Amino acid sequence: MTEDLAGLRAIGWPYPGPVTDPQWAALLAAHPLARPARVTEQHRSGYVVAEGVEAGVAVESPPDWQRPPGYRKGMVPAEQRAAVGDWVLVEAGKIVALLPRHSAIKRGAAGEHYKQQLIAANIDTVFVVCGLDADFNPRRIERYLLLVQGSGAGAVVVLTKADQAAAGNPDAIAEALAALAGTAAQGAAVVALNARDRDDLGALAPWLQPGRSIVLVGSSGAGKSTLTNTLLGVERMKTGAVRDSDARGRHTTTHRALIPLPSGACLIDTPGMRELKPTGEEDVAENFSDIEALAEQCRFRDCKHEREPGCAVRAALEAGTLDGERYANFLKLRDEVAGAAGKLANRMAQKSDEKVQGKALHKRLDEKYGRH
Ligand SMILES: Nc1nc2c(ncn2[C@@H]2O[C@H](COP(=O)(O)OP(=O)(O)OP(=O)(O)O)[C@@H](O)[C@H]2O)c(=O)[nH]1
Ligand SMILES: [Zn+2]
Repeated sequence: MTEDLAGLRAIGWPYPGPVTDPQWAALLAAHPLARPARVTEQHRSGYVVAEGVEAGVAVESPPDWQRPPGYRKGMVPAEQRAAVGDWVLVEAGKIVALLPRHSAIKRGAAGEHYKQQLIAANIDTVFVVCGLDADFNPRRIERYLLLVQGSGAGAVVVLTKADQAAAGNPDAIAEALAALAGTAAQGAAVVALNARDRDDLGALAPWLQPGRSIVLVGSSGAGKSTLTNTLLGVERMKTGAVRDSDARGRHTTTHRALIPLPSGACLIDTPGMRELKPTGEEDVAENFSDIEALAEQCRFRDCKHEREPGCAVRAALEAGTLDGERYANFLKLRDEVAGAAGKLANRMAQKSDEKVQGKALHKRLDEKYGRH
C-alpha cells in the first residue's frame, strides 16, 4: 500500500504511517487483496470512489446494500451504507467493506415521509462561512452549529469580507464578534478574514493539516468559492465551462467532490450541505448552554421559558443580560428539533421490529419536551 499512500493522503487518508485504528486494521487484514478508496459520489446503483487525486471509478456496492426499500428482511439501513467521504475497501470493482467512520454529518430530509440523510462522512472540521455584509446572520450560524454538533466533526465560524466591513465601519468586526459572543462562549472558534487574501487564511492553518478533511457551508454569496480558490492558490471554481469544452481526456472535471489542498488537507465539496434541516437527534441545550444554565434557576423544572412565572430565562431577557434574538432563535430551533424528533419517533414506532426503541425515544422526548 505504501506506493499508494501519497495518493490516499491527498484525499484525506488519516494515517501518515501504519493504520492505528484497530477496527480499520482488522478489516484491512481481513481483505488482503482489497484497496482502500474514498467515496466521491453515491448513486442508486453504486458508487464512485477515488484512490488519489485522479478521477474516481465506478464500483458496485455489496448486494445487501442494494435491496430496495420495502424489502424489509436483510435491508441495510441507509446509515450503514457508504456516503460521500466514507472510506471503503474495494476488490475487483466491488465494495467489500465500509471502514467505520469517525464523523457523520446528517440532515433531516423534508418530504412526505421523514428521512434522515447522511451528507458527508469523516469530516474533521466544518467551516461555517458567513459574510460580514448585509448577509451577516448570527442566527443562521447558530443553526449550522447545531447541525454540526453531535456529528463528530468540529466547527469553525469563518467571517468573510472583513476587509469590506472594516472599510465601511472601523467597529464592524468588533460588533460582529460581540454579536457572536454567545456562540464563541460555546467553544466554537470564530475567525474574521478577507477570503481573497492568502495571508489572512493563515488563521485557518490549525484545521488544514495533512490528512484532515474539511467542508464549507454557508449561504450563497458567503464566500465559499472565494475561500476555496484562495486555499488552492488558483482560480478553480469558475473554470468549469472551459474544461467542459475540452472533452474527455482531462478528468479534472467541473465538479469534484474531493479537492486536495496545498496544505495537505482535503476539501470535500458536496451539494448536499446546502440546505440543512435538523434531524431530531440534536441537543439544543448543548449549543445554548448559557440559556440552559439560566433554566436551572426557573421555578418549574419543565419550564418552557415562554410565559411561566418565575422564569429565569425571561428575567435575563428583561434585565438585558440575554440577547433577545439569540433567545428567539433558541425557541425556534428547539421547536424544529422537537418536531423532527417527533417524526423520527413516529417513524421508528411504525416499524414493528423497532417498536421498543421508538417507544423509548418517545419517552425520552416526553421527558425533554413535554408531550408532543
Ligand atoms: N472583499 C471581499 N470580497 C469577498 C470576500 N469573500 C467573498 N467575496 C466576494 O463575494 C462574492 C461572493 O463570493 P463567492 O465566493 O462567490 O460566494 P459563494 O459562497 O461561493 O456563493 P455560491 O457559489 O452562490 O454558494 C464574490 O464577488 C467574492 O469576490 C472577502 O473576504 N472580501
Ligand atoms: Zn424558564
